[in-house]
Amino acid sequence: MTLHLDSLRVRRLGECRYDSPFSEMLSTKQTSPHYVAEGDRVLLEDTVSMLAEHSLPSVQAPSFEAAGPRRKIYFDPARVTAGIVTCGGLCPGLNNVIRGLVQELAVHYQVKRILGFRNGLQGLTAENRDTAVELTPERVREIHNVGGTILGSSRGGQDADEMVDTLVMRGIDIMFVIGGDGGMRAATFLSEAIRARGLDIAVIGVPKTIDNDLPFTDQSFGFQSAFARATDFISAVAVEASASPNGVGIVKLMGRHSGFIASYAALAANAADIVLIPEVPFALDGPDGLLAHIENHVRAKGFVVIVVAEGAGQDLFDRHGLPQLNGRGTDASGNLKLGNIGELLKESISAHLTAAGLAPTMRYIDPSYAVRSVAANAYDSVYCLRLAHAAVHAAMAGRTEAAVARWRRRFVHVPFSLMTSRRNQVDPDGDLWMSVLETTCQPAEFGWVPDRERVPTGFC
Ligand SMILES: Nc1ncnc2c1ncn2[C@@H]1O[C@H](COP(=O)(O)OP(=O)(O)OP(=O)(O)O)[C@@H](O)[C@H]1O
Ligand SMILES: O=P(O)(O)OC[C@H]1O[C@](O)(CO)[C@@H](O)[C@@H]1O
Ligand SMILES: [Mg+2]
Repeated sequence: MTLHLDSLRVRRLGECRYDSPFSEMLSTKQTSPHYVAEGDRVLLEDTVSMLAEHSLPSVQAPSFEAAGPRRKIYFDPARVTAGIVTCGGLCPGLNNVIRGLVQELAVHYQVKRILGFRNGLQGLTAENRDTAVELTPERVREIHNVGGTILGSSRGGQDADEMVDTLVMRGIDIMFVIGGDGGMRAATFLSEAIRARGLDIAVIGVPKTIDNDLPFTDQSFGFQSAFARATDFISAVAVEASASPNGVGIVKLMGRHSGFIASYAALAANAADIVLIPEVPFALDGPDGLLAHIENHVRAKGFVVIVVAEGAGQDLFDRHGLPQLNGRGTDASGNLKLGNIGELLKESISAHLTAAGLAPTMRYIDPSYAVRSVAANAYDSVYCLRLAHAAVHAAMAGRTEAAVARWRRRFVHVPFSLMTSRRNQVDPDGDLWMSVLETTCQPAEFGWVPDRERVPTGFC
């Protein structure tokens, strides 16, 4: 996926004429390893070979606009009303982002009115637009200590024009959308309707999801807190399985299409013998299949610990006509409903080991929402606060149709068109998966899988 400089540029509402409250502080700042000066940019690529592929001078190489305060801003802060909405699945840090946005807007930019729309994008419909709540530094003072989102969240489609009507009726000049891939698509949808009506409303996204399935960001906020919590369940099941004859410990973790939580939690717990993720198909049967490997492992070690992402092995349901343990169809946002791979593994492994004369002791944990409902840990708390600051600076400077993200440790602006262009997935040929294979000592593939779809490599 070759990207060009123009596809990384961010739309601006217009010329910045107002002095920023940061103008004096910024007046002497130069680019350094720890700061990107206004007007400088952050390279997309970070290896000599990747950069050389463009055979372009660095100023023409694809690069992101750096995030951060500007000397001049587009909006007059005294006349700005800002809106905030959180959408999609819960994620540690949502309240931290809300708190950071409110504090930066109210304290540093002296923005007088900030509205929180309730329960995701449905809070922008005609039916719910009057349920928006006023947000102040006092109201959000302590919310970062609790998981979830004080605004509520939801899934499900909304009419773009109806949402824009709400923004107009509530006098919103800047809209912050905190959401995942769906939320970023919704923000794009909203921006297109705003642009079609020639309105001067900035839309800035803060990418969110525990799955870490968003591209062009090092990691999505909340991901570290989520996989840290998931680690506890892997350790618990390892204790149980290792203390039982022919113990089989299985933990099913969230991760609809991307196996980052399973991979990182398994590496952190350092107790898994097998990790299964959506990106690497596997066969159950056959001499090199998963079941044969588990049998050999139990015979040799006495127990086995398996970490499986909920989106792994979905082809098994389709390919082998296996029962759809919790059916198909989609959720309200159009996300595919998954077959329950945890239950399928539990039943298949139990039957196989019993037939092999190894009466198993099964220990199965599906922590599901326990992983994403925790408060943000210290790392994510800082990350969320800094993303919020970047989002406010971007919006006040009239940037729109872009998300804030951290790319190779620098905070940058990523156009929605890129943020929604692809899914971030574990690259089976990448160094993260190599670490998983080195840690578990599992084979690179379990059995022969027909037409294995390779995860698109290139930019996440
Ligand atoms: N293609 C789209 N166009 C417009 N709106 C969308 C689109 N996809 C999703 N949305 C809306 O965005 C909101 C959030 O989407 P979704 O429920 O998929 O969660 P998400 O933002 O992807 O977060 P997560 O992946 O963490 O659950 C929903 O209200 C949904 O209707
Ligand atoms: O919140 P719901 O609708 O139960 O969806 C759960 C999904 O949301 C996520 O937490 C984030 O997309 C996924 O990991 C999980 O599959
Ligand atoms: Mg999503």
